[in-house]
Amino acid sequence: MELVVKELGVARGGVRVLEGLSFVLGAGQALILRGPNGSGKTTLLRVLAGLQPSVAGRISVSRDSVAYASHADGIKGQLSVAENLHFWARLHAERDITRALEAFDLRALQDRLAGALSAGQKRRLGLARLMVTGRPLWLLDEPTVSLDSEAVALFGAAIEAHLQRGGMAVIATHIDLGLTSARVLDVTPFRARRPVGDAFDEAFL
Ligand SMILES: Nc1ncnc2c1ncn2[C@@H]1O[C@H](COP(=O)(O)OP(=O)(O)OP(=O)(O)O)[C@@H](O)[C@H]1O
Repeated sequence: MELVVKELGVARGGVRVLEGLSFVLGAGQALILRGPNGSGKTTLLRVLAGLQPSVAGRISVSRDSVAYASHADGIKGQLSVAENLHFWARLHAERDITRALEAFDLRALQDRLAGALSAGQKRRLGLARLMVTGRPLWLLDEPTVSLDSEAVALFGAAIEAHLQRGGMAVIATHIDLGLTSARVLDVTPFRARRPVGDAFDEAFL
């Protein structure tokens, strides 16, 4: 599988943010998105995830190849850690949650209610969810928020393992995840020069 992005234009709130953005990502590859605050990294990820339409260009992957982790962890506080993972696993026709529990050091917490986890533990659970989706393309928006350095290392290893299995990842992050083979794409040069839009994306904010 390959992610091909061609001459992509994206907008937020009716304002064009990025334009003319192209890249190709192959199986086993990761792309780190960089750029200052407000430069459009989140908007780009939302468009790649199919959460809002693009305003120009094309994207080769379908929505069901994508697992998206946004700023919100999306966990269910009334369910235990293991129940949360089982829920997502079942949703994606996967069965095994052991690998995800181990990868994010959640074994000792598996019976704890997710609502009673610390911010960093919640984040670890939110990221462990990616592993039980079975989806090849991980889209990650500032995934390391609240994580301590040990958890960042676990997360880096989980991404490496995903790439080894032929997966792909596009990650907006300001910190070094230690992914030696990852390419970096600075979105700054793709800032839209014509910031007028048609408010088409407003329904998707
Ligand atoms: N809900 C919204 N409604 C309207 N405009 C928005 C909304 N969210 C973001 N924007 C604007 O869209 C532009 C791109 O924002 P985006 O969140 O994609 O940037 P970013 O590179 O991810 O920033 P950061 O590094 O701060 O997370 C910014 O000018 C921002 O102010």
